[in-house]
Amino acid sequence: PIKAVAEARTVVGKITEPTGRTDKGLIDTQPPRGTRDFFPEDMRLRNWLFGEFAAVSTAFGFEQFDAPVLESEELFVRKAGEEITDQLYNFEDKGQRRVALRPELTPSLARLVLQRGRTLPLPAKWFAIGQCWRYERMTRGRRREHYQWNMDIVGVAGVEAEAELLAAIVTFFERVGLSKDDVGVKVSSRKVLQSVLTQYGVPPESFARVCIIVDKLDKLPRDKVEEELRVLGVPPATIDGVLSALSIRSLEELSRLLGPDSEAVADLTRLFQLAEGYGYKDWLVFDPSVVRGLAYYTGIVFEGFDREGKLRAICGGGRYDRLLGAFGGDNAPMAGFGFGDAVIVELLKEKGKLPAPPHRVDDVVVPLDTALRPAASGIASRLRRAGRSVDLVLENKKMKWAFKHAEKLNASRLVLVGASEWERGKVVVKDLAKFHQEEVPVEDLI
Ligand SMILES: CC(=O)Nc1cnc2ccccc2c1
Repeated sequence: PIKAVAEARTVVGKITEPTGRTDKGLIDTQPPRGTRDFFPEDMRLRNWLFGEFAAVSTAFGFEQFDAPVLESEELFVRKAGEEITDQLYNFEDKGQRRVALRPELTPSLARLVLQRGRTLPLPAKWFAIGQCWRYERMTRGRRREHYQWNMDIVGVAGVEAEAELLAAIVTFFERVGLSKDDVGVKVSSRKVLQSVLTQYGVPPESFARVCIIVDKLDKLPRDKVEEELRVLGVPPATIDGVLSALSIRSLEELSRLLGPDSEAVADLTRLFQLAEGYGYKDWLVFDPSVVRGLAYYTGIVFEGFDREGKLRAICGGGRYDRLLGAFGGDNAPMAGFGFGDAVIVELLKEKGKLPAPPHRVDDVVVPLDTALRPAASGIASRLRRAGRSVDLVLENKKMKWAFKHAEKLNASRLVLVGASEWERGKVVVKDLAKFHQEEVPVEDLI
């Protein structure tokens, strides 16, 4: 209701003045279009989610990195018609520099790897959790920012890297209470499309653009996709060949289409074999229609999905062995994934598995009269030094109020600093879980 009132107020007090204030002089209290505020209750959920991300990355021995949200625009300028670069949140700064709010984390990772060059011990296993931006005409009312968890492995050419990344994704799903009946991961390789396009004589230069268009198959009607491919110069016969390859649903069938010595078949066969070893093979679905919408993928690609098919991709990733070269550096094999903070929350909500972490403290400390406030502050410091979270009541309150306050804070204990006990070097400790109290000598208090 509070939020509704706040929103109502901004609606009622429509921002009419050029000063951006309502007619009552109140500033617009809503966040900028397409962005979110995180009130404490939202922040507790976000901290829980990011804590799960970080716990998985740590369990896999990855190191955390970060980079500025603001990057040079050139990091993201690619000519493959991707949505993510079409919607770049870019601008010219006051130094006439072309800059952009990062739409993804991978190019920044590549920049840091290039910055370290040969001094970077390989393989490098890095993770990040960072805010990413896009600029959409508000016609679509979609969000303009989200937080993304990324895990990347630099320096491993074999699909062992992708198998490890998929294991991390499955580990996350299990940790948050999702099973292979709730979600799965579609897996394919861009080498499938590459082989088919080569068979039909499509030049390699068009490859990335074809992938970006084919990726739209689950968002656009088929004739629109065919139209975009035709515009790109892909003849109808080729389109039919591509689309029939994407409808394959088994590696046996794929092997028949691409031949026994196809790299795509070898990679995928090996990947499923490794998945068996990890024990998550049943979470995987081979699906050659998965190409992902980022131009730089070169091999295995994958995306997490909800088995009910109600939501957009939960996460996505793959191999991208040529990104460092695209930035003018020496190539190194790279593979990674991005995992956004929006779809997973929608899914957990739907499954009734979204936690609602409560605000709580260990102790509430109350001086029972103002003369004892310095003593109470000392008690609070002592408890805090011992690692307890303490809410020190800062105004002069009666016992009854303190009790209710401690209950609201889900406190474990209420520590009362009263004159008679204090004279004997003691405080009263009420255990709020077990409904008993005792007088405790200050030196024994933790
Ligand atoms: C569901 C959702 O919030 N998606 C979202 C929101 N903001 C973004 C910003 C940049 C790139 C991708 C983005 C994706």
